[in-house]
Amino acid sequence: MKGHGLDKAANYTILAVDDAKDSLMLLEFDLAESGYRVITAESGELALEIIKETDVSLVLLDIHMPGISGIDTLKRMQQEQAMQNVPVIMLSASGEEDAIVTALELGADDYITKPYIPKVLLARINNALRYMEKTKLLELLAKTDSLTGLNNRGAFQELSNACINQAQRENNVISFAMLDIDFFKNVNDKYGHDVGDKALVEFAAILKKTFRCYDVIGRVGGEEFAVCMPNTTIDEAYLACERCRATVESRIIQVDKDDKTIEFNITASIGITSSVGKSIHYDELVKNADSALYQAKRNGRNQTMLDGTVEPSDELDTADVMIVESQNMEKTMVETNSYPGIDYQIGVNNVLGDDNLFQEILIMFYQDHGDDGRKIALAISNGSYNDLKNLIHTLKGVACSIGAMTLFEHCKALDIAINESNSAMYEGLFQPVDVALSEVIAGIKERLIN
Ligand SMILES: Nc1nc2c(ncn2[C@@H]2O[C@H](COP(=O)(O)OP(=O)(O)OP(=O)(O)O)[C@@H](O)[C@H]2O)c(=O)[nH]1
Repeated sequence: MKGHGLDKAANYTILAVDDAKDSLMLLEFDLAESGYRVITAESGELALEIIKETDVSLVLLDIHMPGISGIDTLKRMQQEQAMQNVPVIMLSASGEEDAIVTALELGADDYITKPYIPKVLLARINNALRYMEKTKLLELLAKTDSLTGLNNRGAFQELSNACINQAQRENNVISFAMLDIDFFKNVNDKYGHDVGDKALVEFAAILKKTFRCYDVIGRVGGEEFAVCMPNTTIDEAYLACERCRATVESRIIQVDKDDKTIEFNITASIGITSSVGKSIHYDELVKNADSALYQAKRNGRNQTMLDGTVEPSDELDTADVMIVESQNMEKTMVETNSYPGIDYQIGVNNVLGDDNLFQEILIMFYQDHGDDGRKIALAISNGSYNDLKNLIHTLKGVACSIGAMTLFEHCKALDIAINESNSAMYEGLFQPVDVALSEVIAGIKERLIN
């Protein structure tokens, strides 16, 4: 088996299905002699039970059997989650050409005519297993962030969605955290991108150690990570995140470069949200955790903040817990101080409730960013990647700090596309940014400038 990309034969379990006992014994003998673990079944019905209970690596399936035929067994196997990626090789007596074609069209991987030649049978089994290993590896690579080994953005969303659905079905609590390394650009600028990469790897390792094995961890952006924590209350999530943050802060990262050892440390800001027993979507959890994260950044970084829509229990030392004021809190101030596209409460909370200061900031926003729509459009049409990146990144940060959350979300989507160099998306993602920005600018103009 060596040199063929396959593990030891003993690591593979082959299920041989044939109603003829003598054929089955012969198969069992030939396969076991080559080192495979073998399970036999004398009917399709039995085979279908076995695959539900046992990890099978490959199935050898006779076409012509009384009871459920090989073809029907194949169809039913393909509906089983456990059979995804498990190759099925049909065993057929000569003269069953139509059945062979049907089986291949239905997704069987290969067929072998009986009486078979043992050497050929083994070669085809090895081929099918090798192909399966490659497929599994490719699937893993497609879901993994190559730098850190964590789930990439797509896989993280997929796994989180499964947790969210289960939490809803079982009426369980689920918590969700967004984590972002502080001033990471400085690390790259000061020590180089390769050193920055090492810091990302170290950060990912801390995440893997801090959170439980059934928490879902992902790298969802350049220096942005997320953790989905099933069956975890907001208190527990807060404590886990704080543990993680403290570990990050105290870890001295050492990197050997150009004959010397560079030593530095990083910090991270974290936003957490939670949901229990209600219908909630992945996007909503991300949005809530993200706005808590941006508040943590605004508040000075290197801290964990809770989203204002959740409440910690009395047992948690709330003196130490920073909570973003609820976005759902009393709206009286919003009514008297409403600015289109701006959640006044969020914005004013960012300046500790100082209305006058907040209005001054809105005027500055109007002056500094009123023309951003035109500048961004120009940067897109000119392909000025750096200008575009800077404009959107800054606008995203400022939008969050003044409570322009819709504008913030649209900027974030475009920011992600820019970081992924997904230029085909720029135009489409810019449109909602432009609309949201125009609304905010027009509102400020109407209330404070005219
Ligand atoms: N080394 C390295 N850097 C990356 C990677 N992905 C993104 N970055 C860098 O991460 C930095 C993110 O910087 P910003 O988004 O400006 O944020 P920041 O400097 O962390 O500041 P705050 O988030 O506001 O605290 C940029 O310099 C990116 O180039 C990566 O895979 N490797």
